[in-house]
Amino acid sequence: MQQRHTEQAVEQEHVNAMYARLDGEVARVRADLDDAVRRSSTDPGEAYTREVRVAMLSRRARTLGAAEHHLCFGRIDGADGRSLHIGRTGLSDGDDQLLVDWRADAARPFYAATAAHPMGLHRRRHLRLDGRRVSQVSDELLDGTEPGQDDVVGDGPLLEAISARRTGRMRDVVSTLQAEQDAVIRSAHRGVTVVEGGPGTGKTVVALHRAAYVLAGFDEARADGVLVLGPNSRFLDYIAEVLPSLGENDVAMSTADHLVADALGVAEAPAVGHDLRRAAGDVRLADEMADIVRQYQAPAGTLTVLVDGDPATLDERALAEARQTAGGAGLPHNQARALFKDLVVDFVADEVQARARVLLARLDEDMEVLTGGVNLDRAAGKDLERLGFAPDEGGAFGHAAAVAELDPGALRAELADDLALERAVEAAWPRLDRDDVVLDVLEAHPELALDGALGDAEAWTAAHLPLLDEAEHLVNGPPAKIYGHVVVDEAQELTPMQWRSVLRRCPGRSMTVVGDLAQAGPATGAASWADALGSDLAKRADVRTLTVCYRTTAEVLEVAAPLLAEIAPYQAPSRAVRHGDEPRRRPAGGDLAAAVVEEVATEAAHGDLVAVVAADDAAPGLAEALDGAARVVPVSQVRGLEFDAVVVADPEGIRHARPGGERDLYVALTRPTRRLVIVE
Ligand SMILES: Nc1ncnc2c1ncn2[C@@H]1O[C@H](COP(=O)(O)OP(=O)(O)OP(=O)(O)O)[C@@H](O)[C@H]1O
Repeated sequence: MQQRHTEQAVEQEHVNAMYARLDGEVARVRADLDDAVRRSSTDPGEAYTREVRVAMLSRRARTLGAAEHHLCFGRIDGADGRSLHIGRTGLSDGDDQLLVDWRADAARPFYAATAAHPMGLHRRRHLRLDGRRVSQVSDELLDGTEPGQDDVVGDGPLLEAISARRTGRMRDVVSTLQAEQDAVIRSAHRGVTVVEGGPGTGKTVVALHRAAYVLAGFDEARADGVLVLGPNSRFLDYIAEVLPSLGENDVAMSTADHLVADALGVAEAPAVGHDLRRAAGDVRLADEMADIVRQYQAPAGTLTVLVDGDPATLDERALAEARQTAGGAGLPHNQARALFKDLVVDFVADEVQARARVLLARLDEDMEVLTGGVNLDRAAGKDLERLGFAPDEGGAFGHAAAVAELDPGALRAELADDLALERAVEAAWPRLDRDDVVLDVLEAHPELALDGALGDAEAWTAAHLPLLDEAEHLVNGPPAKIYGHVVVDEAQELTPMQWRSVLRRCPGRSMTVVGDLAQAGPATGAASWADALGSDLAKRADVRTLTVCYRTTAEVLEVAAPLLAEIAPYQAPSRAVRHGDEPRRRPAGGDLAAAVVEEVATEAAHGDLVAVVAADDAAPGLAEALDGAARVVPVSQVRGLEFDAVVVADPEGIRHARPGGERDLYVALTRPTRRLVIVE
């Protein structure tokens, strides 16, 4: 005990020095920020520099603000006697490194060292702070040495963290990240990293800490920003505090639906059933849509423009050539149309000039006949030269000079504004609206239309968003807002068409994709990452598997194991690090609601965060019966969430409510951190 207190006092001194430095840093950054904000300039260069400086200082101020809470959480002591403190931000005092940012390379052994691979460490120490006070110190010795006088052997900060009561909001776990998680978080891989693993293995934890790591370490992520995608708003609420607590406030968070709806300005796209989602998520639609758009691009035939009453016609070959040039330039439809129109204008202008040449030659001949063989050009050569016309190679002015008077630039400009020409171009290569393209798709696929959706852009549903996005890309080009790194959580939930929307916004393909195919809902049914991401990307992806379950107890995992064997026989069950109460099963006895109310009352008496998980259509009735005594989560919304105690209402009902119901049930059973009750 005495030893513990001495160590605590030693650490308190270190921590005091860190906070003093932090306070100093906060004051300095604030002053610099005030100063930068005050310094306005009319010079655009200076104004830009100021803006960059303000953004940089604001970011630093936020990082420092977030670091206040639990500033330092660890220390590593090397076998060589040197030690480093690890925390939420780096702090130094002159040459003295008071604190190392958890993301720095030097901090890696804190997470990765094990007794088998101590990475040169003698000791790993965890510190717990209560405000600015060191309230606990616990040590692990890694080099096999016997605990010495200065060692306080740890009492398992990880176990403590994962056994703690849940609040309904996820917290960062930067102080207890485990080696297999840390390896993914700090991976230098710049392409797609896929992280798979069973329920509760920390995929979300890894995804969010990776976002923070990438922001600090990857230039492209800092420049273009990081986007985190989750399956629904409930989930985004649940994880909302993690990145800010790591000092990262600038990460965009969205769902795949909102991402597209916001980008396209589609106000409210109502949710729909999985059937429509799945049908509209079929990747073959992408090719069909490209074909639909191509059919609007100068189909075979000829194109005639009336110029001053005379037709100028692009014959089949000329039209095919224009179509190929415009369509082959890799431009979106509406931009390619502009190129197509330029080509038509060129063609017609050449035609007009050729006609003028013929006309003038004929005029010359007529004049020679009329003037008895006198060539007027030659006769008036001196005058013409004085007027600025140059003679041609033969010394004559002839029609070249006259045709030159038809200024080609002006002629083209005139043709470009010509209504008849515009009409002919519009008929051959009409300007397209993304809605038009989707309406064409729906015409070919009546199963994709909702009642009243056809012809009514107001009636687009969430399922149609990826189609609208695809159409927008085909007709107007790539999205304006892209990201340097995209993190996709519950990635098994995205349909192939949704993946296309996501990839479009991450042209650098720097992504962290986390999910569990065994938990896939009925809208996607992806059986492999190649199904989801496309085989090219999946082939190049760095796939990691997390194996340890930090959420549920071994007893709960055991209840879910037969379902896992049924759904994903190829997947090894995760290993739980904790034991707990045996899950309870009880019959509903004819009144499901009454039985659930009773079980919730029993569970709530433990002071736990309790949730009831039920089939979607049973949830509202149960919520009414419970009258606020516990939250009721429809099973389609429960992916990624967790609660201390979970009452699963009517597992058979969940199993049969929708296709793939056994996966829903598997998700429901793996939500509790402590206790599971099944009301059958
Ligand atoms: N290293 C860790 N230290 C402390 N807690 C952890 C750690 N790893 C995971 N946890 C906790 O375990 C729980 C499950 O983690 P998480 O939600 O990331 O799992 P998941 O794999 O995403 O689960 P699911 O597949 O169900 O979405 C969370 O409460 C998380 O905080």
